[in-house]
Amino acid sequence: SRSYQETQENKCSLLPHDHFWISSKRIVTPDGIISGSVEVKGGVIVSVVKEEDWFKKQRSRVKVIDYGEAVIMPGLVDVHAHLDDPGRSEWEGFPSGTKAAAAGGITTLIDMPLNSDPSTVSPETLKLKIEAAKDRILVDVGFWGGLVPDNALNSSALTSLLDAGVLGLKSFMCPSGINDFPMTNVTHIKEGLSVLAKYKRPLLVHAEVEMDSEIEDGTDDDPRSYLTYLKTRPTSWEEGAIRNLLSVTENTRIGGSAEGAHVHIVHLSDASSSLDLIKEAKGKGDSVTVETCPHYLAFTAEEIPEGDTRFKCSPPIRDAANREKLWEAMMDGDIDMLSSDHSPTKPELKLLSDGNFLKAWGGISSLQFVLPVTWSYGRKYGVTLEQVASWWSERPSKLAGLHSKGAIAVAKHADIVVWEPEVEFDLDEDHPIHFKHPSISAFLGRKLSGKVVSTFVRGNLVFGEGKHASDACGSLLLAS
Ligand SMILES: NC(=O)N[C@H]1NC(=O)NC1=O
Ligand SMILES: [Zn+2]
Ligand SMILES: [Zn+2]
Repeated sequence: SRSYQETQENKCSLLPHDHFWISSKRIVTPDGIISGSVEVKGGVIVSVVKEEDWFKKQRSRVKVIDYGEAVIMPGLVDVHAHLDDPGRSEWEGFPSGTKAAAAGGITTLIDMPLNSDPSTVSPETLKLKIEAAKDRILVDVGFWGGLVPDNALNSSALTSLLDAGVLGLKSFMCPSGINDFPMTNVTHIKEGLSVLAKYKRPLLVHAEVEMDSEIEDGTDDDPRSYLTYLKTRPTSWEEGAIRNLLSVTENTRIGGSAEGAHVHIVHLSDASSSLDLIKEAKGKGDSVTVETCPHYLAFTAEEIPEGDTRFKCSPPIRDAANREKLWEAMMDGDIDMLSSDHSPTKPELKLLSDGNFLKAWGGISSLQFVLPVTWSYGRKYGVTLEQVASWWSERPSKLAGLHSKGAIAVAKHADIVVWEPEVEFDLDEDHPIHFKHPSISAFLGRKLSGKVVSTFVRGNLVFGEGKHASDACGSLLLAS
């Protein structure tokens, strides 16, 4: 009966309340950091009140959780993660991936269309994604579809994929490493943009292009040396791809033939010429944004140990001077946002005992650590909490068209991370890691600052005090 149901535990949440307040001295809102309280009801933020305006009578009526000095911030929106499900769930999978996300303060994750099997390139393959994710996700999950040669020049194929609910498209300008996800050229991209314009959805691009004329293929060099790998993917690969890509983005300007479409360059590593080209295009009014990832902000080529393929990714991690320039670009606002590019595999394919950088799987495992990594490595540059919220929540939600997310503000989903920036921890064997293969993460062994206390997804406390909610009640985010 009704009263019985009301007293039943909500297994989607560690908290048995639908209506409650959370308080702290540091709430990151679009209008600055306030001391006060956030009221959550029915999964939505219904009020945000400064301490001085918060009357006692409100306080006594409902459940209040006082987080003290801990920071209340919008949950992170990771627009770039590979959960490899269905088909390669031994690499990651929706259950472990979203558990790691929740433990890391990520409340929304947009899954990449490749590394699962099959790739998400049609309504049928999107349906397989939806079935694999349903009832198995702890946080909200949306999907990018793939722009590949097969569908790029076939507008009804693209239209049906977009109609099926992908939040936008992703393409590669170089081989992706996945057979059923071939690369696109600028003609494909131009066609894709003209279709995306009607939907006002973005195209995300892996911008590297193979330049076989000048590079060494590394075969004469030691494959266990990181510098050998670095030489195989020089900055000219990024610069060349970005130059080609930006030759078709003028159509995205206001009044252009692809107005409404948007190009987002994923995981920028080269902070020199490639970034200059992006700044120039933005200056001309092209609808373009760019992300980089925590691993490019945390690591340098110089420090990567011989044979340590945990650090292999593409584009590669470059030298310390480049990392410095990436941070400057973050602080100046020239790089718009961050994403994880969590791209795990099964440990065998990292070839850790061989240490062959040329043959190992390229991809970094970081999903659970992106918030403390951003904070820990950014402190010396003076990163603020507001910047972290902008890079990880506000701008990524906007990119993905998720207008109910990305801020602690009235009417937004109650997607919230509560964390303690000052609390340090060692990412050692004793630290609980929830993604599937902790051993391949290059972040292991680091000391980090910034501990996630609680994560709320639409008002459900999905992670708190080291525990996860027992049921996986995240929502699928399909565009309509
Ligand atoms: N296929 C795939 O995930 N590739 C990713 N890995 C990586 O390091 N960069 C990528 O684009
Ligand atoms: Zn990529
Ligand atoms: Zn990726």
